[in-house]
Amino acid sequence: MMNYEPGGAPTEPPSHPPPPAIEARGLTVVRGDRTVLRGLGFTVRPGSITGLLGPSGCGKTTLMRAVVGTQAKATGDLQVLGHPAGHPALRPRIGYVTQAPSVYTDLTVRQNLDYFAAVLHPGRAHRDARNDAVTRAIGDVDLTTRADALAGALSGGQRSRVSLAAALLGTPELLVLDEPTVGLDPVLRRDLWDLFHRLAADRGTALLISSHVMDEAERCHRLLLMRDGRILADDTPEALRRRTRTATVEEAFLRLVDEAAPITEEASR
Ligand SMILES: Nc1ncnc2c1ncn2[C@@H]1O[C@H](COP(=O)(O)OP(=O)(O)OP(=O)(O)O)[C@@H](O)[C@H]1O
Repeated sequence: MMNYEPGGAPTEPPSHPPPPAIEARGLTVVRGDRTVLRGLGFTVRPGSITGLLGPSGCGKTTLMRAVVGTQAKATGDLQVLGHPAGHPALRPRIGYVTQAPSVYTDLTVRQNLDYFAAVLHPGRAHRDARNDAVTRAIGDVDLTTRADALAGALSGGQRSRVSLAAALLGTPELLVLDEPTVGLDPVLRRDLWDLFHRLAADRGTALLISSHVMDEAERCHRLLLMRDGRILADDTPEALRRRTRTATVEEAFLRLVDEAAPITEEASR
């Protein structure tokens, strides 16, 4: 079958369309004596922003850890950029930013990023490319004027942005961000969401972003609403609001929670 551009010449579909950024089928994770993720199935497309929302403890971080390959006791099928999650080939292709910023407080912003860039692309031959990547990443997160400040002298929100810049260094195809906007003021939150949209649109990056902030959900292309280790809904914000006849994603989420059968402590083991 051929694709037709409106008013243009027919174009052949690419012979090898890119695989989904993430494809989960029956993903189950046990932590301690608890089943924390319960047979999840979902797909994340390249160039899209997927919001992962749900109450504290519902399994968002566990799901992200499974995607980046750091979660033990994950069963089912979890493919990432065409490889099983955790495959060594995925390391340079995924950026992961945890809730706790991982930066060296006794180095400047630029020194931190120089260090991470050297780990990613060691050797003198890559020095110019490394410098360019560091300068670009610092600009991406709007820290150019603080590039020579010690990371220990930055605010919490600025330190989180250094972590994000480190994740952007390798131009990852998949960015997994655990609550990246916590502690940021509204202007910075808006600027970061603009950056996320630019990364998706211009670089084709897939982003999986967890958040507690429901108004951020409206900025995502798709939403995974989670509760008690299950996916309550996997849809666009607009479709969710329409389906639940609500005005906001927050109301849609509360309606879906009310409709869902409660999971007893006994059944959760
Ligand atoms: N190291 C651990 N050992 C056993 N259980 C754990 C461990 N870490 C987390 N859990 C449990 O796994 C469940 C999911 O935790 P997870 O951190 O994935 O939730 P979350 O949705 O990311 O929460 P938050 O929004 O508060 O970060 C919780 O019930 C938690 O108690």
